[in-house]
Amino acid sequence: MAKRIDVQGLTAYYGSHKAIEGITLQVEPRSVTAFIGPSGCGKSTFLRTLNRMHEVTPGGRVEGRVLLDEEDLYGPGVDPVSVRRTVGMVFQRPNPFPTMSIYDNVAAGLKLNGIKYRKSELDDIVEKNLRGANLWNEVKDRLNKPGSGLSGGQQQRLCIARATAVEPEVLLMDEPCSALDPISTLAIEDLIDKMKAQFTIVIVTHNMQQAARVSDRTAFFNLSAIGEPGRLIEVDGTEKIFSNPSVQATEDYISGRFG
Ligand SMILES: Nc1ncnc2c1ncn2[C@@H]1O[C@H](COP(=O)(O)OP(=O)(O)OP(=O)(O)O)[C@@H](O)[C@H]1O
Repeated sequence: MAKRIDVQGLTAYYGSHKAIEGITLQVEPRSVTAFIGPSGCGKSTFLRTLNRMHEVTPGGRVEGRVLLDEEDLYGPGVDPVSVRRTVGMVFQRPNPFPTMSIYDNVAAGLKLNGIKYRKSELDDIVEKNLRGANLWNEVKDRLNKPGSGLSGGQQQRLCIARATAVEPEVLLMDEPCSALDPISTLAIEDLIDKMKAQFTIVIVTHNMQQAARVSDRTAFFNLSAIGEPGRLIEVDGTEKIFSNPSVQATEDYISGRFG
């Protein structure tokens, strides 16, 4: 079940450095939202606050609230590990477990859950998620070969299958195509379009065309000067942001005048 994200007044720090400030933003279930903005404005930091990955960095802390439907992810007693299972993440560089087989990569998260699956159940889950990641036909005859033997684009789709296998409600993607060639990039974009029927998706991208192609809504972040915290400047329907944004800085950024 995809869930709604409701961020209220979020500020994030690295030690004493305030990286982002006062972000309030909603993301509807079963939609794709793109985060765009110049380097250093805090897109990745903000993304990582949405599944409590930010606090893994020494000195990383937040103020404010992130509600998933009604539940505050930073509420007392909430287990960050279970948050990360509910809100999955795909990183910039494909990072399959290198010594594990393709099959075991997809099943890895399920094994960590501590539930005992029958072999036939695991087989079904692995197949379903590899199909869901548009990878099944390419790997079905070599499921026991290492994941590291796949191309970069295939490895990224394997990581997506691994992330979806634990049935998250939200999928966060941090520049998932930046290490990929154009054909693999299109394959991932097609996949994002298909997956939004099932998940709430947030994607950080430096590629304006990609944001325009894959997202329903786009959020533009900016910072007033180096060292100042990043802020959300505006969020709106992607067509509106790219054709008629409300704020001049958004217009300047998308038309390539800075960043
Ligand atoms: N591990 C860290 N420790 C200290 N400061 C950090 C760390 N990671 C990021 N920052 C700082 O936080 C701010 C936001 O960085 P972040 O990587 O979130 O920006 P970004 O918009 O994703 O940038 P890019 O587009 O270049 O990936 C920057 O000032 C950055 O230097």
